[in-house]
Amino acid sequence: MNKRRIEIMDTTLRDGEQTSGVSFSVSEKLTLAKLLLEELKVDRIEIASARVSEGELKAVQEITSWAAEKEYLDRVEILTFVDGGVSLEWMEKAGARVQNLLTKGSLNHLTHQLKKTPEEHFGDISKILEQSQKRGIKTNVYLEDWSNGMRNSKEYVFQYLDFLTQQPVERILLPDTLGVLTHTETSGYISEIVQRYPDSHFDFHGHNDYDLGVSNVMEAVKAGCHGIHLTVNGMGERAGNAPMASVVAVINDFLPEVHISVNESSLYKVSKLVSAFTGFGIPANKPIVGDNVFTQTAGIHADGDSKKNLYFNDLLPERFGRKRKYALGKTSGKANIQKNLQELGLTLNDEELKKVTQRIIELGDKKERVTKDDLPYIISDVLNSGDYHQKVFVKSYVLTHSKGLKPSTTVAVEIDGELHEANAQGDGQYDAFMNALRKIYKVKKRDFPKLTDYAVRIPPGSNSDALCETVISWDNNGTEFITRGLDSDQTVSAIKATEKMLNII
Ligand SMILES: CC(C)C(=O)C(=O)O
Repeated sequence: MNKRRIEIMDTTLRDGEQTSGVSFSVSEKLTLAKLLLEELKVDRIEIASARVSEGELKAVQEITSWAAEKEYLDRVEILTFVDGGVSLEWMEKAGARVQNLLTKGSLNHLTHQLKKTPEEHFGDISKILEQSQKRGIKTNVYLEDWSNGMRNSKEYVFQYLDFLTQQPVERILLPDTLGVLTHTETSGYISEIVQRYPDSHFDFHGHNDYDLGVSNVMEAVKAGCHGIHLTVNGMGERAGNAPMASVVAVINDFLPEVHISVNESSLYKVSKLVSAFTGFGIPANKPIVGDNVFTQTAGIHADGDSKKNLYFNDLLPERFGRKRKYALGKTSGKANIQKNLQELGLTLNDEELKKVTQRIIELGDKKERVTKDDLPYIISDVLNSGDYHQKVFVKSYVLTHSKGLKPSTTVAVEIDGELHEANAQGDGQYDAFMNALRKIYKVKKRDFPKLTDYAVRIPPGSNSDALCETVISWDNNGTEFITRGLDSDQTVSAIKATEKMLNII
């Protein structure tokens, strides 16, 4: 089949940065620009608004000088304004070559915000387009509030499009600025426009205020638009933009006539990195990239998966560089436990499995979270069988914290029966503890995993307000795992989680 190609424009670095409380540093913007274009393989990126700040100028300069070397400059876009050419000067200073010019797509915005007539607005735009051409800057044009324009001032929108489609413009960008469209409206408006102007290129830019971002993008694509705007993790103003990962999966699975260049297997990695840079957490149930979305919790699902993959759908985790997991908790049952035991290479007889299941149910009732890596401890505790031999013990430690001096630690650790001691300083008590451990592992020439995430919480409703849970994510030469520690002291709970890690590697 000859597939229709749709351009993907990622605007995480511009509209995504308009998420309240989010700001990327220069080096974060450069890292993400490289990842988006070269690894995720989106077609274009919108990286900044003109005139925002000195920091923004620096970020754009770094990205454009890298993009120039790679011959990607035509794929790097800047939001500019109808401001008599000030944005254009900024763009030139920043080394950028493609502007996305923000103009008015509804009579309401034009009349009440710019207080201009359509003719005056078109006149201002013509002047900008003329200047852009002289400076060698390519132009795409946004029709801000276009969706409300189509609802309430269609005549204006078509008057504007009649003018714009005759101008030196590469693409016309149609935003549902306030995220108000339904999928039927999106479909109707886009098909009307692409039929009326068959020689022009139209992008759809969807927002998610009614949680319809993904379905509206899908309808826009079906109706014939040529490009779509997305952000990683659906970041953006208010409820955000249409999220990259979900839209890519929807297009690949439900629109076989469409081709996009995005590399599915990088979606999760990029999502994690954006979350780390922004501190904007990914909801655990967010499709494709959320922590829980490939985890089966109900025992009946794990049982069905073992029989004939009965609970699989086309969203196989491996497509996105992820793995299916089987949760352990009060609803998980024996089948889930068996799946986790298999992964750990452990076997239990029926009686043992029953006892371990019972303990996991009890822990679930107390709202305690149990992970695969907790299983050996639970087994050893419940069965007291000696099957599980703890090989590393944190025997003793001194943690100091004093005003004006760096925190320091002395640690004694027993590894395979041998006692090792080290001391170290750090930025905090736990950091000092980890530095001391690293010294021991270096002397022993043993691998020491990288800590990739550290989260502390008070387990809710556990009747243990004094308890603190630390959940640490580790990466051991590409193998990722999580350990937990529970204690009334936060540092001690982290040390307990770390001792578990030492027994897993
Ligand atoms: C700034 C504009 C282009 C925008 O993001 C929107 O209208 O949604």
